[in-house]
Amino acid sequence: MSKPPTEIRSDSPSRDFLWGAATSAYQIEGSPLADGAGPSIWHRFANTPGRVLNGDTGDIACDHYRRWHEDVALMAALGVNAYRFSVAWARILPEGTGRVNQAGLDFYRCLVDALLEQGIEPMLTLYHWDLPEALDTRGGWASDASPGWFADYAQVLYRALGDRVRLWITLNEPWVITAGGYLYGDLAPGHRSLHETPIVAHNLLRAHAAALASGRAEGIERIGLAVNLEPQYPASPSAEDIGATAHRDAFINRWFLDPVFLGRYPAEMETIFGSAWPRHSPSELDALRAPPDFIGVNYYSRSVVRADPTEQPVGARRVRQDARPHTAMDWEVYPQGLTDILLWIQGRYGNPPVYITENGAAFDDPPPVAGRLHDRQRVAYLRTHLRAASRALRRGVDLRGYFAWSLLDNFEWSYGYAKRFGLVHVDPVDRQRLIKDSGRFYRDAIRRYGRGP
Ligand SMILES: CO[C@H](O)c1c[n+]2c([nH]1)[C@H](O)[C@@H](O)[C@H](O)[C@H]2CO
Repeated sequence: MSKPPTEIRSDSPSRDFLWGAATSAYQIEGSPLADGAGPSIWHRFANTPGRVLNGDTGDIACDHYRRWHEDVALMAALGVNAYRFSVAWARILPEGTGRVNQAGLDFYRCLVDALLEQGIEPMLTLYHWDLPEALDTRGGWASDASPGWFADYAQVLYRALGDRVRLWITLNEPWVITAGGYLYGDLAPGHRSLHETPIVAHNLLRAHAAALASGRAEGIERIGLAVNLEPQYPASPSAEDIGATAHRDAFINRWFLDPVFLGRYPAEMETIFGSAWPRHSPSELDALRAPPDFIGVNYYSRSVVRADPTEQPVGARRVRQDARPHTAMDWEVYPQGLTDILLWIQGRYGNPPVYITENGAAFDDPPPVAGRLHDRQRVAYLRTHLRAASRALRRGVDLRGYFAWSLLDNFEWSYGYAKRFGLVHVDPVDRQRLIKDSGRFYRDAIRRYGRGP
């Protein structure tokens, strides 16, 4: 068995460092229309021919909706003390607003109670990309009404689970929601509109602020925002590459964090979007200032950036680092980027509390043999990234926890089931679970370094 991460600081910041695993509703639950649930945009998108590799859908996924008690037992076996999951909005409000589906609330309440019985802290993500289809029909995130829809939905959950759930996240990766769903079109709802994109981003920021205010009114004290962060490094010291790197850094890393923490958009956004960038009044910008109680950092890789006018709208492209290892997603394995991005947050936003809410890798795992699955590359990825997190901790980053992505091999959006990130293997036929070597490594790391990596 591989060695766990490096030695732990003697003065780890807190006994309640969270060692978790993360998932999302549409990727693992299956049964998307069970017990009164309404369809989501991902139910429609995945069942639209040509949208998802191999025609895969989340109709069954990991069958977690029916096997959730088994998965809680798996988490206990792994020794995690936290679990990040998302709620399917359309299970709670089948039409997106109005009528509450009690069976949907009951499902998540049973899950949360089972987690708490095992001493596992639930971290609930309100929105992980699966907007109710009924709201997309009314304009979706491009609608000016969308922040109100989201705040009302959040309030239903705060009131139903606020006495049990202490850690909340409003949105998972507003950048991916915006760029994937409205600019590049590879994610639901599959739009490709330069003009719609900044409007959606602005509404997501308004929605985050509205859900934060709604949570405060309900006495919820720890509400975060999860963002995908990808440190950008210039391919050369040329002015063109340095400028292109700054633009890509604004586009990916600062577009959403600057408004919530600083009450302003990065200056580069107007250059990137040109005439498609809306005019925002000072009061509209100030209304976006809604600093979360913690930042959820989803880190996977970095980018080395070269100027490229043909790559619009940013005018920059990622340069593949052929000499370095890459995952099955063709993402460079670069642990130092995690340290760098955590230190960047510390310096730019005043050292806010941070959880690494996603970190992991897809590899073409070998098949299980004799009840074992030797995913050596994933073990190495976890070990080097836990060390990278430890380096940030030792430099004073207020890191409160680490959530591996993902608990289970699951539905990887437009890649379907072709890309596997799990600590636990899920058989594609009978969905039997098998803890991989990476799950065993993670369990050993938690046992040995429970107070922090
Ligand atoms: C560019 O990577 C993003 O940060 C990112 C990677 N991932 C994510 N966001 C999503 O939050 C998950 O639902 C994905 O399953 C996961 C793996 O692809």
